[in-house]
Amino acid sequence: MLRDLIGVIGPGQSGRIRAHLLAVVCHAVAQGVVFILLVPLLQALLSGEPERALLWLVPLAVAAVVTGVAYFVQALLGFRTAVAATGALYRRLGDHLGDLPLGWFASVKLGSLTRLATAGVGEVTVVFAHLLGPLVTAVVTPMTVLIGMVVFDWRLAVAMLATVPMLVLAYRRSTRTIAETDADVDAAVGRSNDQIIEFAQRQPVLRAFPGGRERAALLEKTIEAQHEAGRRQLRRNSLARGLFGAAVQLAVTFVLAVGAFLAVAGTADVAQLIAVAVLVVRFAEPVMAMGDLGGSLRTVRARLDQVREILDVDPLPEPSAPRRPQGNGIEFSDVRFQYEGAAGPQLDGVDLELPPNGVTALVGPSGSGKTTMTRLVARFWDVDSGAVRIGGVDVRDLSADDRAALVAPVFQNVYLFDGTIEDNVRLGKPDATAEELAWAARLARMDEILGRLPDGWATRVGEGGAALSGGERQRVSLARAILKDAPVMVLDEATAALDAVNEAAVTETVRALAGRRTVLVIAHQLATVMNADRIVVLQDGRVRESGTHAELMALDGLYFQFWEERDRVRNWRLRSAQR
Ligand SMILES: Nc1ncnc2c1ncn2[C@@H]1O[C@H](COP(=O)(O)OP(=O)(O)OP(=O)(O)O)[C@@H](O)[C@H]1O
Repeated sequence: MLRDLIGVIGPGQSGRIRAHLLAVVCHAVAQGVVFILLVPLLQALLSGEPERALLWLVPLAVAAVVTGVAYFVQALLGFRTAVAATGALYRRLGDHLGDLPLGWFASVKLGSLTRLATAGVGEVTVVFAHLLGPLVTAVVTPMTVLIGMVVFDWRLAVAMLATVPMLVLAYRRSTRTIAETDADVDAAVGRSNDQIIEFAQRQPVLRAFPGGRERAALLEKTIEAQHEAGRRQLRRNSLARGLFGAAVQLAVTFVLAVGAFLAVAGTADVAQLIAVAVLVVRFAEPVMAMGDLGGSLRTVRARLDQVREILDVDPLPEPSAPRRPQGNGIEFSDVRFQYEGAAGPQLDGVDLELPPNGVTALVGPSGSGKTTMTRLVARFWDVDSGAVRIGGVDVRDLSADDRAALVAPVFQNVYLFDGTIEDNVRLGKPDATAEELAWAARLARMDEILGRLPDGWATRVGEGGAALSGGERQRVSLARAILKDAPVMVLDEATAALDAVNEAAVTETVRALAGRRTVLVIAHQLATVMNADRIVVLQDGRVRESGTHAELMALDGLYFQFWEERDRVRNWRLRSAQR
């Protein structure tokens, strides 16, 4: 387990951990020696030989001082190791999460990840502060006592040894029960966390629909199930610890009975027997502690496995010799891609070439793979076959920094960080000047928002941008992307929440920006689509048509139908409004 711990925390801490382990073992052996030295001391006292007792007092005092010093050193090293290991594990987990494919985060349960990345790390590294010392003591001290016992009375040592299998069995049984119930509680807490987060975040939906009550009842049920798991844990763990305690008492009774038998039979000295009885009781103390520790240790093991599960997720492989992009054209070359667990491919041989600069609009029915295409440009996932290239270079051959610098995305679900509007826009370019900020704000039609809000740039947006309207959030995220000034812009329904006037203005902005940027835009607004330099029609994960608006209309195909349908709906809306 220690090897696994070092494996998870990283080799940087292995020296510190080994030093701690050495101090712990020294303390446990020294404590065992103190217990052993009690035997000749008590024996001398009980036999009325105070001078001999005094003689034994000296080594006993030395051993006691060594035990005390070793205890202090191991405790100090334990806390230091725990603090260093916690920091190292947080860093390792953080770095790893930063390298994972963006798509991985879509499938992970937020509550469970939060619990693991916060409390979970502490539950692993607590080993050094509170568990390793008592655990090693619980094994090494009784072993030292056992070896010492051979010197005083080998028959009692054999009796002690005979109890070991029973103790091991009882220990295994009890820790298995504790681990099972702890795992149940852990799973129940994870489920509650996930549902509480969902319940808090989705209140508007839950309150608006009758099914919301069912979700609330489900949450209540989950919390009740967590309480029940907690109650079961209390009952079963107490029973398991009781069972192990009884086994230890049985072992002590057995050894004392053997000693009493030997004394009655006249083959053991009574004074020695009393001294040995004290030793046996002390032998039992650390063993008893093992019952409690075993359960905690299994919990650590479970948490360790969960941390390792995350660390085992492969980050997207980074190229050993990254290549620099030559320009900002985008190319999809026979791209096939399927989400994990999906029944069929979402992109099924997409071939598409977008020359540098200009606006390309992706259109197609819902679920045809438009968003998936934009995400592959940002390398959320790697393609199953084929390649996505920017500036002639496969996105897999670009360094992470180059890739990040190349693409400015605005995705459907805009997320703003809890901070001010300025903090959020500055993410696009942290060292932007006031003029650059004002430029981006003007192009994203954000200046109107800033003029309206009393705190302007310093307005706090709330968690996820909850204090702003959908259209305001979209314009802040657009300004962020514009400020980044990247050669490729990917806009996935980035103007869907804007009113007609702002939408038209932003469409104009996008057109202007496309003079020296390649813009890939998914939009349902006719004006945006119509004015694009080229339009690509996607259906069932394949490119069906591509060309300008005029060319595609002349084709009388899918795009024509799409247009007709839109026109019909628009006219219908206009007529409804006139009535
Ligand atoms: N993370 C995911 N895991 C599994 N399947 C997914 C995932 N994301 C999308 N899909 C599926 O992939 C298909 C393509 O989705 P995509 O979002 O690319 O479509 P779209 O054309 O952008 O649709 P829309 O216009 O409705 O946004 C859909 O059938 C969708 O259900």
